[in-house]
Amino acid sequence: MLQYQALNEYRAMNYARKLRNMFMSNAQLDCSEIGDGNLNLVFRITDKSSGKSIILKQALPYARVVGESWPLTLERARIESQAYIIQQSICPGLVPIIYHYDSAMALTVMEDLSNHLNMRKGLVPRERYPHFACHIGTFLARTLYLTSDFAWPSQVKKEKVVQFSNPEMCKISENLIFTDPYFNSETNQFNPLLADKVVEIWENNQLKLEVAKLKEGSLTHAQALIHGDLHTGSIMVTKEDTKVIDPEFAFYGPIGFDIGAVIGNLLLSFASHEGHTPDSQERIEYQAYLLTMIEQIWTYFEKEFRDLWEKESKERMAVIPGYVDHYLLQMFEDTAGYAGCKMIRRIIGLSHVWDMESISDPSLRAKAEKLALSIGQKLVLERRQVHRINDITSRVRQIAGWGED
Ligand SMILES: Nc1ncnc2c1ncn2[C@@H]1O[C@H](COP(=O)(O)OP(=O)(O)O)[C@@H](O)[C@H]1O
Ligand SMILES: CSC[C@H]1O[C@H](OP(=O)(O)O)[C@H](O)[C@@H]1O
Repeated sequence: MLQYQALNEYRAMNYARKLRNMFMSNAQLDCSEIGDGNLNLVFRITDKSSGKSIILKQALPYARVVGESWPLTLERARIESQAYIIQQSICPGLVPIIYHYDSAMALTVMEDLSNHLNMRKGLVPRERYPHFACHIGTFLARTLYLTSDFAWPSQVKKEKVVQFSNPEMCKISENLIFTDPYFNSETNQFNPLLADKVVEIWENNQLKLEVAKLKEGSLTHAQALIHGDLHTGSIMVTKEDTKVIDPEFAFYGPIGFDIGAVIGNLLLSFASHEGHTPDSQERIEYQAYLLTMIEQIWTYFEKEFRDLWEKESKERMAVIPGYVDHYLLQMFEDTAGYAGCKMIRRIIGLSHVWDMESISDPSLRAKAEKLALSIGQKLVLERRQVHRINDITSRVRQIAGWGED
């Protein structure tokens, strides 16, 4: 078996040439490294003669963005490829096709989605995605329901919990989402114009208590095989199509963690437009569009989840009247809480988002970031008072000064 070796463009091309059933022997291959994430290498290999292309994603034994001083398990490549395969079987068409996984090289070969755009990049110039709410609502409901105790026999589900035990990657999230932003931690990076707001958060024991409870949920509540990092940078889109990528943080965790990631990141986009286009009708229209999208996502999710519960449940107790409503309500509270945590971490902690970073004027950026912090805190603190998706969006409108309560 081949020993692990980090690829460069030349080696990636040679690797691709040797893959069975991928390229013809006379292929004219070209390769470029296109990764823009924090952790891994992503190579695009194209055959100039046929136009065929593939993606090779390889884990490095350290975090790409920091370097060798932050060693990181190669196991994440196994988790990613196995999570992709389950998602593919549950949601065909909503993830890239996986062609090959090489455990020694910590490498996955997959469908090239270069005709798609990373969604986070599309949200900055106010692009609209008419099918996104339906696609992601479906993805969430199907991946989360169909890997839960309701769909798999409990012994099978418990084996999956072991298969997707992902301690090193979970530890990153535990630190970066739920811990470091709430202390004066070395990893934090924030706009100096936010210093007063950040200190207020560090001193807010009520907020920190609620974040501690949400952290405990992510440590212990093994409801479903969650994506684990479902931000808008983990979604590739066209006007017609949606593909979810990058499930290397997958583990058995709370369902609301994934739904909260999607909603929290759309709300980060909402807040960012306060800084991109401070005084314009287009800005308000786009922000309103994002709130409608969030409402539609939950609506699609809930409908599909209830359908699956009714038609696919293997758990006998699922038929007990009131159980599905109870389950969805608890999941909804979690969703609000995790959305809030994900917003706060991207403003105070390590690893910021392009939505905000692309605002070049620091004071305009601070305005947008403060709005994100306010929304995030409200979602964490008031998650038990929100029962319907409009309870979230109306709070956002009110914080943004749109005159609702
Ligand atoms: N299947 C794919 N097709 C085309 N581009 C991809 C594909 N997978 C990843 N990419 C590109 O590489 C970038 C980083 O990929 P990602 O899986 O998020 O890496 P990381 O794990 O380092 O965050 C994505 O933002 C996207 O631009
Ligand atoms: C140094 S890890 C920080 C951050 O990076 C991951 O994101 P991505 O893989 O999409 O680049 C994840 O969100 C981690 O929390």
